[in-house]
Formats: sequence, C-alpha cells, structure tokens
Amino acid sequence: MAKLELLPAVDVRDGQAVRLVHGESGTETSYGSPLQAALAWQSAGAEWLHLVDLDAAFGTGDNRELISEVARAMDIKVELSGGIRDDASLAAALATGATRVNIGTAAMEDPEWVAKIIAEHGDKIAVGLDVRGTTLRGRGWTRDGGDLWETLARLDSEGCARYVVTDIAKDGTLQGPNLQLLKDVCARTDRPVVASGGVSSLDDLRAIAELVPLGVEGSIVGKALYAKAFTLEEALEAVSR
Ligand SMILES: O=C(O)c1ccccc1N[C@@H]1O[C@H](COP(=O)(O)O)[C@@H](O)[C@H]1O
Repeated sequence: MAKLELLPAVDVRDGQAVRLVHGESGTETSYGSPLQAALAWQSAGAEWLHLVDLDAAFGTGDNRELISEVARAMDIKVELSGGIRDDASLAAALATGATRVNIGTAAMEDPEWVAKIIAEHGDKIAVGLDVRGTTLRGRGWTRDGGDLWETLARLDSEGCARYVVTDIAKDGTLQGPNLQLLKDVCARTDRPVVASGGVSSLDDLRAIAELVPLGVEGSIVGKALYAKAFTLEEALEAVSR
C-alpha cells in the first residue's frame, strides 16, 4: 500500500511562522523564523513543505520575498498557498520553484481563470477546498464561496489534478481530523486528496493513513508539530507502514 505523504506546514504572517485557530486572524501564535522552521522540518526528514503566505490570503499585504527565499532554500518539494489569484501572483509562485501551488479563493471567484491555469499547468495546480460544513470559504476563510460538491464536480470536469481539503472547524484546534469529510470527498472524486486540519496525535495520522486506499495521498501537519505533540520523525515513522 502507498504510504501517506506528510506535509509539515509553515504559515507566514508579518514575517513570522505562525499557527492560527480556525484560520481566524488575531489568533496567531508565533513560532519565529519561517526559514528556520522550514529547514528544521527538512532536516527531520520531510519530503514536502506546505508553505502559506497568510497575509496574501487575508489581503493584508504579502510576504512574497520571504516566501520565495524559503521555497528556494528547500531541497524538498514545496506546496505553496495563499493569495495566488491572478497571472502575476501565479507567475511569482511558480518562479520560486515550488513543486505545486494551491489555489483557494480564485477557484470560487474566478472559475474561468482557474480552468485556464489547470489546462496550462496540469498537476502543478492543486485546489484548496477549505470548508465549513459543505460550504467553501475564501478570502482568508472570511467569505462563503459556494457549495463544495458543485465546485468539486466542476473542477473535476476541468481536469483539476488534486485537492487539499481543510475542515476549518478543525484547523489549528488539535481536535482530530474530519475523517468523514475526507471519505465523502474521496467518494466523489478519483483525484488525490491532501488532508488538512485537526491532526493532534500519531493515531490521527494512522487514521488518515487508513484512507490512502480511498484516495487520500497526504496530510498537512501544523499545530501538533509546533506544540510538540510528537516529532516529525515519529510522524514519518507512524505512517511508513
Ligand atoms: O492555512 C491557514 O491557516 C489559512 C487560514 C486562513 C486563510 C488561508 C489559509 N491557508 C491557505 O491559504 C489558501 C487560500 O489562499 P487563497 O484563498 O488562494 O488566497 C488555503 O487553501 C490554505 O492553503
């Protein structure tokens, strides 16, 4: 059976690595230098880094130069998110050498552009399905963006290669992932799914790994690593068999 990929997260706000609760602005806990965090995950054996420009996602500026510095310093694969909504921001994101980029708001607000970039860039484009219940949320998760299932069907028909599925109610809470949501998404698409939100323990990761045969390819891990609930080495070991 394929093993679950792990993507430790580095979310950047105002130049710092932070974690949010439910993705809400103002709930930041700061963890210092994004580059140091990213290098630490790489040294611990990560094969992927999930790198997010939160200011770009919230529309409160951007950390573009710092994000680029971090992405370029990595020898591992990078998934880049936050504020990628037009040709200029996509070009800047791809120019960092990121393995793939993750599109959130634009998939709801600018479907024609997203269909175009999926056609042009194939599996370099993932779409972030960030949901409360089954309602998508965009613009820093502050605005409703339509129905999950309608959007998933549309993106599937346009050839979207991969989805990053976040249950906002779980994100940053250490309350465990929404396994039912992941199963439901996998039942409606044959594209790989990356799980995001709520991982609190090695058992949570083992439970997500049980979904690999259904189509879950990876899991983002954020707060649990920063809170030292387990080490990345332990997490990689837990999902390696
Ligand atoms: O990761 C978070 O905690 C987060 C919180 C609030 C907003 C966005 C967040 N993360 C990432 O940003 C993209 C969406 O960015 P955009 O809508 O395309 O600008 C989302 O998919 C998450 O990867």
